[in-house]
Amino acid sequence: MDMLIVRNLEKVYAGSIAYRAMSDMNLVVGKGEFVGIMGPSGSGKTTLLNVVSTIDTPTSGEVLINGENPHLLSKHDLALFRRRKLGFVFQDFNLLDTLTIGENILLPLTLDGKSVKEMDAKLHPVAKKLGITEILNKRTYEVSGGQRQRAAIARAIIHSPSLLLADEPTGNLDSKSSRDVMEMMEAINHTDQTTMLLVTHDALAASYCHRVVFIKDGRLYNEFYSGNNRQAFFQQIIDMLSLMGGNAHELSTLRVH
Ligand SMILES: Nc1ncnc2c1ncn2[C@@H]1O[C@H](COP(=O)(O)OP(=O)(O)OP(=O)(O)O)[C@@H](O)[C@H]1O
Repeated sequence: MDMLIVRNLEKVYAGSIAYRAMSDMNLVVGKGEFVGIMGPSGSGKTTLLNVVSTIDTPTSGEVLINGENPHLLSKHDLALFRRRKLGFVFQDFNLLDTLTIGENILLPLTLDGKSVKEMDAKLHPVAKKLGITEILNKRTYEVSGGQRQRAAIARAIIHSPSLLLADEPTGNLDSKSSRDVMEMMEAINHTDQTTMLLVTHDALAASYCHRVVFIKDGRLYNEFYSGNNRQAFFQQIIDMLSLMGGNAHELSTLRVH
């Protein structure tokens, strides 16, 4: 079954000079698939993620998530769709400092008016899965970056979303924490069959995906499927990135395996 279908997507940013950031984009992601999106800076990765996640609207083309086009929903229904069907993980964690880690994780359920009993029943298994049971009562500034990102992932999956969208989740982490976070995402994908879309510059992070799609100048450029050797997949990704060209900023984020 297809969880995400992107069909002939085009995005033109209006302005004094209109800019076509994405054209003729087609992508199908199966249920339970874990797909990475890579490409040079400015190639349109965030544009694609923002249109899929309904943060932005397409100029033309359509997005279907579990058979439904969220861009056709009313404002109210779209807010519910985002809250119930999508999970978001960002580079800078986006946790609220005034809440504890546990309260942050429960936020989607709190907003959805779930009972305390139901929330408690969900919090502990998800915290255990991410190895953060001990820090549930701490504040965000009392825990490490890796723990913050694991809390953000817990928050993104607590309502069992149809699609988990992650934008540079390892961008602010050291290599050990990045590895931990990616191993957890891989485990969640495997055990819960959560469909995941990951935008990243980090070849190590991308090597945890089943498939990596490369985009350039707002168009699909190539894609690779992972075999059963992550080291070889990592090398294949590095080779493709150097073939596509990048700047010093991107190369500095390539991690040594
Ligand atoms: N709101 C906007 N208005 C005008 N142009 C934009 C806007 N957002 C992005 N762009 C342009 O669209 C292109 C694609 O941007 P996008 O952020 O999708 O790239 P990216 O691949 O995510 O880049 P990076 O890896 O640097 O984050 C860039 O040339 C960018 O300058």
